[in-house]
Amino acid sequence: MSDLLAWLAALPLLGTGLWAWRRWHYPSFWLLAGYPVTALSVRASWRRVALGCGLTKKRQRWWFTTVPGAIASTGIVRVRRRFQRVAVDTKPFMWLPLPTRHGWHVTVWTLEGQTPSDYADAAERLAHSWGVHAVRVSSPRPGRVVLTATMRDPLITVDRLPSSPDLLKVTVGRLETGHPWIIDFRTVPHWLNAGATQSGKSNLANALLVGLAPQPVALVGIDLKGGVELTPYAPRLSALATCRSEAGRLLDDLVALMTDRMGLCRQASARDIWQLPPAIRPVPIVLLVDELAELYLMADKSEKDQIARTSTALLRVAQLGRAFGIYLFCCGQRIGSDLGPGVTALRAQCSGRICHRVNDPETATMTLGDLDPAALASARAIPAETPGVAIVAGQDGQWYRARSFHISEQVAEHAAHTYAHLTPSWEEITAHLPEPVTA
Ligand SMILES: Nc1ncnc2c1ncn2[C@@H]1O[C@H](COP(=O)(O)OP(=O)(O)OP(=O)(O)O)[C@@H](O)[C@H]1O
Repeated sequence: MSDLLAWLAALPLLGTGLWAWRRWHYPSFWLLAGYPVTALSVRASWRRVALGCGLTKKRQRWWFTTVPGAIASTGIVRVRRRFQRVAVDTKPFMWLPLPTRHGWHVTVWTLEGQTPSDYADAAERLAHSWGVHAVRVSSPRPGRVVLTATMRDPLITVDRLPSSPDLLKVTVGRLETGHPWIIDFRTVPHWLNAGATQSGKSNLANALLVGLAPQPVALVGIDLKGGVELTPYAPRLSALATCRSEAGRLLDDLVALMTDRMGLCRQASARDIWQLPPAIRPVPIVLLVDELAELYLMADKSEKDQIARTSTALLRVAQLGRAFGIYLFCCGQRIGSDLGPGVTALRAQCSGRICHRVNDPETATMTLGDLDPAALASARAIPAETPGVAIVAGQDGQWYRARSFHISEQVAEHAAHTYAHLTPSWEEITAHLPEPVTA
């Protein structure tokens, strides 16, 4: 009796200890206490969960019973003989769940006739059945799907921006998997960054600027919000266009630079500037475009030619820029086909896609359209309370939920001033062009 009382007295202590452990060092708590219990309960509940989520298949089995009216998994089966063929719900075979930083993942062998999309369709039901934040489905090879569960949303808070030592590669945030969210211009040269107002587009551009500012790159900007977004970063910008005519001149310069770099590469028998000897390699250029739609909006017919010129120049930069070290990062609230064929053609050249919370389904479709339809649904479900959360097309062809590090304008402005001495002047960059034009 006294033993029982001692145990009862120890229970609150144990509970408090576990609570404190979970609070102060969640990774070790999860690995040593949370994960083993979760793995066992996931394995134990798999038959019920698979049945409830419609992932089982009926199979004929010989069923042995000594009791008439025995219970098979499908319900009550009246049994007249001891052996009988009955239809039994078969669950897909599941390996042991393995821990990840924010949850667990498990490989499941699909049943005949099943495809990964059957599991993707059931992902939300699986998440609710297991009481986890989300379940994502991937398929490493035919016949296998990997279910990745995140216990709680890892994007509620994301830590600080790490430094980005690799050229043209910036860690701008964190993916829902816990991995860094990296924008690497040398792998994916051109990006579309879409989102409604206050969704976190500028914050992401700030993170990019802070990451690129210490690197030997030229940053140039087109800010058709009259320059209000990018002017504070002017010390680290080699050129800034704040109206459409300036944008036109800047894009003409970029096209001329591209042609010049083409000649340089041809002479050196190089396929791109990265094959040139470092001594003659021209500086890479990243063009930030804020409010892309403004480049395409026409108030009256007199602007038609100017828009056509700008749009063609931007498209040429997108088509040929990668090899000649010119990269694009285009932000916009609306990237719809109603803006004209120029936007649709530009979109096709931008393989980097980021979709923050959007108001109109068309922008989500334009930004993520050729990805999984589940990505569209996920983009439209981003709540307004979590600015900076976006759907990102990864370099592995998958899509992820991600959140950028919070970078205020002040931090980005500070970085622009700190690294102002690294800014190559536009005159210097364009000096050897036939007719240098300053933006
Ligand atoms: N990753 C983030 N974490 C926390 N807060 C964020 C994050 N991203 C953005 N915010 C906050 O959300 C608000 C809106 O962000 P931001 O200005 O980047 O949106 P936007 O899409 O550029 O809006 P607009 O189109 O109106 O300029 C800001 O107050 C910003 O501080």
